[in-house]
Amino acid sequence: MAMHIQLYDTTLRDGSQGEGVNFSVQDKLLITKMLDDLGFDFIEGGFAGSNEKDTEYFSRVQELDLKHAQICAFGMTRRRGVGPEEDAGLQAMLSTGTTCCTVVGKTWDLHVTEVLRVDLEENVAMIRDSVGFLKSQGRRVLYDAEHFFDGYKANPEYALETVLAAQDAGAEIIVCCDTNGGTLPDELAEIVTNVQKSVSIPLGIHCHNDCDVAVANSLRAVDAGAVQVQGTINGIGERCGNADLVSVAANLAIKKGQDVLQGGEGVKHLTELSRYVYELSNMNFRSNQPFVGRSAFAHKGGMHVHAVNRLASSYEHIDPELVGNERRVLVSELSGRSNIVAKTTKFRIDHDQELMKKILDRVVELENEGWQFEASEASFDLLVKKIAGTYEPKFRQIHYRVSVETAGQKEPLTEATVKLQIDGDGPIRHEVAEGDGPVNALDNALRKALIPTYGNLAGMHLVDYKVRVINSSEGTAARVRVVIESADEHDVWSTVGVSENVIEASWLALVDAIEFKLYKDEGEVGAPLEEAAASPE
Ligand SMILES: CC(=O)SCCNC(=O)CCNC(=O)[C@H](O)C(C)(C)COP(=O)(O)OP(=O)(O)OC[C@H]1O[C@@H](n2cnc3c(N)ncnc32)[C@H](O)[C@@H]1OP(=O)(O)O
Ligand SMILES: CC(=O)C(=O)O
Repeated sequence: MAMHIQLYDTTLRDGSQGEGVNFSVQDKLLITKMLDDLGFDFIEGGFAGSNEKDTEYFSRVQELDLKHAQICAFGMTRRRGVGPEEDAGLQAMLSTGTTCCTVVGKTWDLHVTEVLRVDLEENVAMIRDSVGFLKSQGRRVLYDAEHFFDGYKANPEYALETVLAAQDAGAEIIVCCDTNGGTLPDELAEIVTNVQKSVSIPLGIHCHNDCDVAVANSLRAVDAGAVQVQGTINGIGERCGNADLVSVAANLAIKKGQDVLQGGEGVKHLTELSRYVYELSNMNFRSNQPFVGRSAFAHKGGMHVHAVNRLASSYEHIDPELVGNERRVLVSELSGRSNIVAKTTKFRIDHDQELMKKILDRVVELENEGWQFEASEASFDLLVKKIAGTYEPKFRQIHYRVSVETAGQKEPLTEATVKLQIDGDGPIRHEVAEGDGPVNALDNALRKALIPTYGNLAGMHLVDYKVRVINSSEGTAARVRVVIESADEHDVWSTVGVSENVIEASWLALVDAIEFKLYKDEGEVGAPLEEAAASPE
């Protein structure tokens, strides 16, 4: 029968010790809610008494109607020479009002004598007193044995003495922490197996990722008998981070058939959870993150796409939907016809070999000139329309001009003029607009000229602008590639432009962005071949 493995999330405490991570109270509450919805067993909300934000969190989290998770207040053993009743840290843990308290204590004799600078007996007393005191106040106590593996390697008798003190004082679990993240899987599994022989309460595991094996270590500890895994979403945390609970949960549920996150129900939402936490922690998504990254099931090589089209499992270790992710096929110079077929299934076009080859040849040719379609799918869609003959320009450029003037102003003044003809033979519009920079000015002028005809462009805006110098084929001058991300209330799309001139590259990407929006709103992206006017690229 599947064994229930408890997932203990410390994103809000250990995760927030990661460089650059700074959650607001509201962020913490939102993450708590989502973790609870997915079925996490424990959520460590913060370090009790450390700062006002954590104090406010512990007060406001009580207002949440949590269905599943226990909130834990984290803190350390009492200070040396102070009774537990007088210890500010233990009092702060009590005043959070949480049912569960997680106490961290020292295991490694080196830390006791050199960092805390107390004698070995006093440290054991600090552990016993702290756990016992919280227990006597009616709290469930989880004990985090800091530096457990380093301590055990240095002095196994003393390490065991410390955790047995916690056990005897009433802790419900001993969590073995690889605090410095320096232990490798075989050694870690062996130690967990040995320690179990001496401890009568369950063991948990808390790994850091300094050797890039925190997830592997957590899985090995479970194999060796640990019943709780502590970690953070996306592995955020101090130094190289903690075990990524996203991968831990997916591996335990899908690969090892263990019962996590409400019988695996929560596992289907791991991608959503991962991106939500990235968003709130203001960090960039890790595209190649296992299971949930945007590239985790992205196929680029032509031979792979050919195989995946026949049998998805030929190049996928699991069905991406099991973790709420999706399969993606990328188009690039490494594509074969299979990539193009897969990418154009949404188009109501004839997928004959000749057309597929024509599209592929053009992609390879353009990528050789510095274009890149794998991250600019809207430009690829327009390219397909052009080659399939279903494209009719929404406007025609007569000319554009951009000027930047500095004389007499604090900030340079940027102005763009565009002259366009709407549709094939529609009115001519000549407009001028200012902007924060050349691209913004061009965008403003384009909108001014186009919105009288295409009112829906008012609902579109630019989200991101990236430019990079590229190495195109030998012998040509340096080129720049501009990728523009645009959005409206429903979608986000990316377009690309390449030129020796950054303004022209931006113009090309802007024009694609606008045309894609217009085609999209008309439901025309991918119009059938037979309905299209023949207008070759
Ligand atoms: C492995 C981990 O992740 S443990 C968690 C680490 N996280 C944090 O430290 C974040 C939150 N920390 C804080 O807000 C502050 O450090 C506080 C409030 C806990 C303590 O602040 P301060 O009192 O100013 O002490 P400071 O941080 O400089 O030093 C830590 C003190 O705790 C003592 N200490 C460290 N670990 C323990 C322990 N397990 N039990 C008892 N005392 C401990 C140290 O000896 C030191 O006291 P000393 O200066 O008297 O020797
Ligand atoms: C408790 C903890 O965060 C650690 O030892 O790494």
